[in-house]
Amino acid sequence: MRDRREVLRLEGLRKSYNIGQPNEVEVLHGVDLCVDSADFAALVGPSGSGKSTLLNQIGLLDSPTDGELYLLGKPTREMDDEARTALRGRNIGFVFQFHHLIGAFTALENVLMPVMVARGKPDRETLDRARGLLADVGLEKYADRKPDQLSGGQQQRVAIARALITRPALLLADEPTGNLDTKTAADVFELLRRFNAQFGCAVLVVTHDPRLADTCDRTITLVDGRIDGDERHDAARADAS
Ligand SMILES: Nc1ncnc2c1ncn2[C@@H]1O[C@H](COP(=O)(O)OP(=O)(O)OP(=O)(O)O)[C@@H](O)[C@H]1O
Repeated sequence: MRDRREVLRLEGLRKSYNIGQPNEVEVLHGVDLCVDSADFAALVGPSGSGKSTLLNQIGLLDSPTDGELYLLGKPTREMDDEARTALRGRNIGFVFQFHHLIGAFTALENVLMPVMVARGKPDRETLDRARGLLADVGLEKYADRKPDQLSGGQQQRVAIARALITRPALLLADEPTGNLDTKTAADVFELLRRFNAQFGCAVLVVTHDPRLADTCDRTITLVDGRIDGDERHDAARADAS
């Protein structure tokens, strides 16, 4: 079995939104969760159950009202924006339903974006890594194409390569296949799985598609802002490896 190290731990995580004084609505009601580096997990639940809110917390895009979130063992709740942004940039990759590629940039430049934002001009090693990732997602011949010269599935593969350029410990994907046909969606999931195994990068993916959720090793179910189920179904695969 592969090594497992803790990537993420949530303890009693709560999130409320202020919807105009004095109304405060609590969306996450004390979530406890551990994710480790070998996890390839689906986050499922009915519409409005808090999946995106939870993903925003985990992605350090927003801060909790109460509780604690540890990323790679570091408590994050008291961090200021600068520290939070730096920790996020180094350790978390994002893939969204709509890929948010930059239209004026080529596929290769899009993949390089997170590094350029953090450190400016990429060095040779980073360039090689970006080309390698494009090859990994089957797009080595498309490095110089702009997003509008690529299909939806190809654009999403560029977005996955972009999310991995910083070698994140955690890859978060919010409905990454919501916009794709069944076959392309399955291919995207297969890619996520491959990177999970290849880089030891924990993957947490929100999906409404039960068939895709079934292909994950773990299914975390959120109902009304609480974890309602957390099942591992990777025993067969782990025994086989
Ligand atoms: N900024 C906000 N202010 C107030 N309420 C919010 C805010 N963001 C989300 N909510 C509420 O929090 C609840 C959970 O929303 P969230 O988007 O996290 O659910 P979800 O499970 O991702 O839903 P879906 O599957 O439909 O995308 C909803 O009732 C929503 O109205």
